[in-house]
Amino acid sequence: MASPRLDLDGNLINPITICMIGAGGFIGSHLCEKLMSETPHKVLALDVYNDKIKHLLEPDTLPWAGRIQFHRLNIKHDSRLEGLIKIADLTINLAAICTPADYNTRPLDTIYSNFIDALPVVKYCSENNKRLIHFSTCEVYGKTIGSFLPKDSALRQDPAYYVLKEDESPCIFGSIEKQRWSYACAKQLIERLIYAEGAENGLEFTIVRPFNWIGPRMDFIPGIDGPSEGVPRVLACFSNNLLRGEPLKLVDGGQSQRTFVYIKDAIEAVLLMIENPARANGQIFNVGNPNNEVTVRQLAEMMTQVYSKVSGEAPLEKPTIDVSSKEFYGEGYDDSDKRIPDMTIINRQLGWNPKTSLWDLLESTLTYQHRTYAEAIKKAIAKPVAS
Ligand SMILES: NC(=O)c1ccc[n+]([C@@H]2O[C@H](COP(=O)([O-])OP(=O)(O)OC[C@H]3O[C@@H](n4cnc5c(N)ncnc54)[C@H](O)[C@@H]3O)[C@@H](O)[C@H]2O)c1
Ligand SMILES: O=C(O)[C@H]1O[C@H](OP(=O)(O)OP(=O)(O)OC[C@H]2O[C@@H](n3ccc(=O)[nH]c3=O)[C@H](O)[C@@H]2O)[C@H](O)[C@@H](O)[C@@H]1O
Repeated sequence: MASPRLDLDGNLINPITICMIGAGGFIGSHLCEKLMSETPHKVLALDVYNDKIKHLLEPDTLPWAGRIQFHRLNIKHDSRLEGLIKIADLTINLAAICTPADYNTRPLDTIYSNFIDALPVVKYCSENNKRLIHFSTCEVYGKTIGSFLPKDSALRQDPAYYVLKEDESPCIFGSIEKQRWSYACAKQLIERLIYAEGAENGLEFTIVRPFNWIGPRMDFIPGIDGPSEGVPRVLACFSNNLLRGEPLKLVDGGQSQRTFVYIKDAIEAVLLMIENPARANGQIFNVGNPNNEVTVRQLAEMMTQVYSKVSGEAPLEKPTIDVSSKEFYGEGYDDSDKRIPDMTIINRQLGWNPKTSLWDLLESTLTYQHRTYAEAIKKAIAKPVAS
């Protein structure tokens, strides 16, 4: 018999039912996998799509058969939502438009998706005394204070000017015509609303701020399992370029900095939040890997090297090209300059730390990309264009 699951304080963990909204996406698919393979919890998986969790749903013979149930629904307009929240112990909301190419080109959809559509979820949780884990973003911090200092200022090297702290850092966005910030602003307002529901009505909540979680099943490869003209997040953009043997496009020179965390490390943190409510309720958590910082240019260089290793193909002589943000994303794009998560709160409350280096996470992710897409891309390239 498997040994009983204990929480961080040594208490027995009872099986619960989780209503997971957006379960069919990148993070949802990994969270469902983890919950099915390592815990006794039940999942009501809500999404418009289920392609990324099909492997968990189809065969009745799987050991977790009966513990995961898919409900195809759009939370914008589906009266089943409240009933599903009511029968669950915990709701996790992952549903969102969260690709930067949409923020300045579809700002209304972005604001509706990240704020308006999340409102009923918060309301139903609050009214029915249900716990909520809501997915926000590190983008709520916006730009660093340091980015406003003169380029040669020594203060730019001082962590006080760039490390992002949940309970101290301000949220610094660009002007309104920089529609890039429509996403961050909508996420910030829903965070404030959830926080206020906690303060005024006693809602038990946890807010997660992911810092560039990456890994297999992230987004789509344009023209293969997503629209040809679609622009996914950087991991899928660069994977697509590598698979097609094209140079990687560096937006505005690729000078922005990011910290990338492996999805499997990050999911460990979410599981700790699920199973340790007393330590997670009322908290906002940065979840990222401060040790994996690179500029986007360095990311492109590393991905080129790793891809060459896993595919056995020699890298291009000129592996990157520069492109302006206006050309790549259109009018209204702007960027976060640097994103280093402060880890004090998640360390103190949950004792969580990321483990996987950037090289290792890229190696396993690009091995997956190559195995999943290389043949399909070859076929697509070989197909004569219809005249
Ligand atoms: N991946 C990251 O590193 C990252 C970083 C910061 C924030 N986040 C946040 O985490 C959450 C999940 O991100 P992801 O990377 O898994 O994105 P994703 O796009 O892969 O997943 C989102 C899922 O939500 C579903 N969805 C959207 N609107 C819906 C609706 N109206 N009704 C039902 N389902 C709907 C989509 O179909 C999709 O499957 C989002 O809230 C995102 O803003 C992710
Ligand atoms: O992942 C996160 O933590 C958050 O940040 C992401 O935003 P961002 O990191 O800007 O999005 P990416 O598409 O991953 O781009 C990263 C950087 O690469 C650049 N980029 C992207 C694609 C490309 O082909 N070339 C390129 O240089 C972008 O301009 C940006 O500077 C998205 O907003 C969300 O998924 C999420 O909330």
